[in-house]
Amino acid sequence: MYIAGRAEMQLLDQHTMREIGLPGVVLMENAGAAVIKEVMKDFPDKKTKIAVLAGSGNNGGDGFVIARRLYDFGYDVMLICCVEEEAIRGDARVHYNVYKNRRLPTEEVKDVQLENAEVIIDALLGTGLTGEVREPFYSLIKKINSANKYVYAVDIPSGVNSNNGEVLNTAVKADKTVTFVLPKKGFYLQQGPQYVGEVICTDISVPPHIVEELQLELPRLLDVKMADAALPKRPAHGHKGMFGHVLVIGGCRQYVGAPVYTAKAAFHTGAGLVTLAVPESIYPIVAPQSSECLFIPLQDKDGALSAADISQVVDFSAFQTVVLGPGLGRQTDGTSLIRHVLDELTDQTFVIDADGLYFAGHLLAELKTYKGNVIFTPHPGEMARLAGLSVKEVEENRLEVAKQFAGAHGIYLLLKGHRSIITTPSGEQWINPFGNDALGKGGSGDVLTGLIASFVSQGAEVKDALLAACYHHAHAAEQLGTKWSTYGVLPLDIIDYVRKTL
Ligand SMILES: NC(=O)C1=CN([C@@H]2O[C@H](COP(=O)(O)OP(=O)(O)OC[C@H]3O[C@@H](n4cnc5c(N)ncnc54)[C@H](OP(=O)(O)O)[C@@H]3O)[C@@H](O)[C@H]2O)[C@@H](O)CC1
Ligand SMILES: [K+]
Repeated sequence: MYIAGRAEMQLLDQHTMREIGLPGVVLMENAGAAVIKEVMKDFPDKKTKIAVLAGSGNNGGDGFVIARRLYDFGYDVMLICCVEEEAIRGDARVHYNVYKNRRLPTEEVKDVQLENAEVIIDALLGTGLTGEVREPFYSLIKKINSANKYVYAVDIPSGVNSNNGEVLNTAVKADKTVTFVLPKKGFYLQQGPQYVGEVICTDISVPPHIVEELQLELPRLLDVKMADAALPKRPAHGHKGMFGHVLVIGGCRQYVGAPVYTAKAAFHTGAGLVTLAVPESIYPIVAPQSSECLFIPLQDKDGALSAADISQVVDFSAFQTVVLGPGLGRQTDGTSLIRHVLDELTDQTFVIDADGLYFAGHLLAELKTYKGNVIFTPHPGEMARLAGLSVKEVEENRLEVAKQFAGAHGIYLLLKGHRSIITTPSGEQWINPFGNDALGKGGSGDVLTGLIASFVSQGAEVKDALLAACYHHAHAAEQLGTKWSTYGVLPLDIIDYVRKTL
């Protein structure tokens, strides 16, 4: 499913109204009906007291439809029209008039008593929000949030910017957001995820094919179906040679676990063979932890990899995927190391992670001309360094920064963080809506890199490997977080869950 911002939503709505001829008031009626369908499913008892707060724009228009329809179904409704009558215009005014013509009651803003309601419906501000939330909405949002009731947001929680998830001064904290046509980008960016609650995307008769017709280049939301389709298939007659050989280069005296997590994640999710190339001084520690792997102990300077002998000791033609970076540390001459590896590679997929990314920034031109696929997996700090931006600038423009960087340097980019973003060199993007704080722990990223390498080695296209890896990694965290708690899930638990549920 695509996700859209304000301008794209306007294009879709306008196209439906002007080119197809379906009036805006019909779309609004459908939008209201979609919300009440959800409310009636969740609260079938007609005695439920429901407060609907409506603003002056089309989001408020949806609110008038919702209040009227809920009355007709017999609910105990309180409509609070939060603006002067004269401020309500266009399609919203039509539905306001319909409501008034039915002689249905409204309450004054100054009399708002949300304590009496069991359910609150927020139809104050939608995709038309600009700038900081102004009065009277600011105070109303504070009241909604402190009322401690079940809250539905209509289309988007009021106060959340639909383009980038920014919350400038306040926003409604929704339990459920019933959104129209497409989920909004802001649900998955910046503060947005903290406000939207469960997202239900509904049809209001805007035909979905308009996205293609208007050639809108929208990011997509990663879903289970996509992840299933992306997982490499395994022929029953397959042997280890068919499932690829992953090489993991990394580790140092300080980080002995990271390369092990990557290697185990790759091997335990289907790679035919995994080789670990680590500094020889940590080899005796690493080997017993990962006896399922093959090993190449590499020359070592003070516990960190030395670049000098890698071309002599490693036969790179044996590998389908080369991962460089987990646990590498910064004591090594990483730039020379990457250069030596690049000299040896022909068209293998090259995954650069963790401190590998610290050094890769010096070699972007060389990496761009490399024949095989290159994958970068930065967290926001690493992305900021690579792109020459601050972390704040990256976080405020995650989609744009990722697209620009991946396109400019011809790489596949997985920008990690809460709601990670996958970007191809040609600019296709997916947001992963799954995952939780169980992944906020050292080693999680190393596991994810191992999954990516595993799926590439088993024959998946790079973008599919990224989709499948991100989904399974995040899904495991959600499932284990529910089964145990998000406090105690370890990287090895994630590997174990994924390996049993692929
Ligand atoms: N036909 C369609 O297109 C359909 C659209 N649909 C619905 O319409 C929604 C988009 O509607 P929209 O474009 O009218 O904007 P909306 O979100 O109601 O806000 C505009 C109002 O808010 C005000 N305002 C703005 N910023 C503010 C602030 N910071 N603080 C305070 N006030 C602020 C602004 O005031 P102004 O700036 O003009 O003074 C204006 O009055 C969309 O989310 C969906 O729910 C559905 O019905 C399906 C069909
Ligand atoms: K809203």
